[in-house]
Amino acid sequence: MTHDETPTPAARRPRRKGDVLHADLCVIGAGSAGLSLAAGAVQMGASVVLIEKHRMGGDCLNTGCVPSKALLAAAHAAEAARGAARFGVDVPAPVVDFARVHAHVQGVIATIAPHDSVERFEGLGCTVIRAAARFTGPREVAAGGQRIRARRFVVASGSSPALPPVPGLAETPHLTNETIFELTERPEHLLVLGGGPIGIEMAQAFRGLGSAVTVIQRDTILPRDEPEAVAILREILRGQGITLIEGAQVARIRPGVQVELADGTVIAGSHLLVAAGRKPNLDGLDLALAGVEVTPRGITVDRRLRSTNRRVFAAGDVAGGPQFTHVAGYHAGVLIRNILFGLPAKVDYAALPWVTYCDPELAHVGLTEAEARLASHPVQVLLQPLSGNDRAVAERSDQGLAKIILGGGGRILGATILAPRAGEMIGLWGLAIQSRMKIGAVAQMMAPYPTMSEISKRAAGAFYTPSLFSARTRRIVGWIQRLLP
Ligand SMILES: Cc1cc2nc3c(=O)[nH]c(=O)nc-3n(C[C@H](O)[C@H](O)[C@H](O)COP(=O)(O)OP(=O)(O)OC[C@H]3O[C@@H](n4cnc5c(N)ncnc54)[C@H](O)[C@@H]3O)c2cc1C
Ligand SMILES: NC(=O)c1ccc[n+]([C@@H]2O[C@H](COP(=O)([O-])OP(=O)(O)OC[C@H]3O[C@@H](n4cnc5c(N)ncnc54)[C@H](O)[C@@H]3O)[C@@H](O)[C@H]2O)c1
Repeated sequence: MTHDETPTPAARRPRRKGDVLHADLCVIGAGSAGLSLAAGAVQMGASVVLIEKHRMGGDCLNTGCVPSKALLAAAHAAEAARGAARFGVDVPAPVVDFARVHAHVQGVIATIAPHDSVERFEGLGCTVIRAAARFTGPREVAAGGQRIRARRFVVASGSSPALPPVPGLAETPHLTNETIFELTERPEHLLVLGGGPIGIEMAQAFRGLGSAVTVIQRDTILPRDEPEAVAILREILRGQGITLIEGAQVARIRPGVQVELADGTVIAGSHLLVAAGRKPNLDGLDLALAGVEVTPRGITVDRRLRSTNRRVFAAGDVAGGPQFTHVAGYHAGVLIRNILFGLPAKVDYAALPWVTYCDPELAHVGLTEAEARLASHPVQVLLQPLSGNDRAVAERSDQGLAKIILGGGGRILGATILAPRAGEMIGLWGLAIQSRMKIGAVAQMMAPYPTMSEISKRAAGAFYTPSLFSARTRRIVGWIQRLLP
């Protein structure tokens, strides 16, 4: 993740009094949330101590967003070569050199790493401590032999892969997002336990790179997304040769990487990836000593991200809400207003976007249809298939859709787009929701032709189709035409 930067000629540094370091702000964890907050706070004049026990950059840089998107890029390149014949272009079957793919992924991490480095944050004016932090009381943290007292503390300690309570799993060698990007040899047959965003992205990545892949999912894949979009994506994934087992009850994991289902079916593979959800990183922080309450989801916070100790806040995955890097960055902004300026800023997820970066991408913002109905909104749904989009047809990538959720009076509540690079198109709908726009604004927008983003305008236009092409409109146009000279 990159962080905005202005030169800081005279940053206020934490001061040492005796054996205690005093600062305005102490941030625990140098991942997406902690780094965004520390960079912003120090450049706005706060003295900041930043504590990281493992790798600067946290999950996103080292074991999450960055390596997963780099791996997907390699897989998409191989898939593009395989699919070139549909344009009349014959290329030999791609040969995947997995060791070089691994080097590419690590190279991408290394390119971005300086942005998140100790040197950069010390240069900005933070005091960076490389050690595990723990609370020793309501107003003090200890790390690496240092005692730190700060006006405010922010816990941004992230999350880790959760191991579901499946017999035999803990004893069987398995991969998680913390180890899968270290593979230098391609798995022959990857079994993926969990069909959420990690499971589906990794399934497509490894399938594209030539592995056999089986996804074993408890309910339906990507259960948080719109079912119409998931239905199309499901067929695309199957068409690429990925085996999807949904509604699976895993009974046990047997040695030799075998997954046994409750109905007795045994699925054998060469490697097992566990992508079955996350648990908050709370161990060792001694939060109880600070009077900070937690649940299995994370630190208990109010909408200002304040914990049960008014001086201690939480940000990012550990705050128990949505777990995305852009949410971590958003939390940093909310905390800057609360902590630096004393403003009562609150989180609002009404325009929260997320994207699953398979090909085609599945992008969503705001409410799903089910969520809108649950919230008792008067719901209207607009559906537009990608097959009606000229650019998608020209590129032979026309499997997808736009689904728009409207409330009363055409107010935009949510949007889903399944299309190549849909993640680049969803921002329009996020802005519309945030600005409380009505559907007419998008319908009237001029969209360049031929772009896939025209699907948004077409979907919005569908709102007016029934009244625009009605018998009433035809009658009115008839009268006007008779009256006109
Ligand atoms: C495979 C994968 C792919 C993902 N892809 C995307 C994506 O495409 N887009 C997206 O938006 N999100 C994605 N995510 C989610 C995203 O990575 C997380 O939401 C984000 O990294 C959370 O940031 P964070 O700062 O809360 O935690 P982290 O990045 O995990 O950082 C927490 C840091 O705190 C440190 N720490 C923990 N305890 C202590 C302690 N006691 N003392 C000192 N330091 C401590 C940890 O070492 C760590 O460095 C992905 C996640 C995974 C696993
Ligand atoms: N593109 C992105 O933005 C992106 C990509 C990857 C991860 N992430 C973030 O990381 C988080 C974690 O991702 P995830 O995919 O691990 O978690 P998840 O909770 O979203 O999905 C895990 C899935 O595993 C299933 N599962 C759990 N136990 C199981 C079992 N015993 N057998 C079969 N299935 C089981 C669950 O039903 C669930 O649907 C996401 O929620 C997301 O916030 C984001």
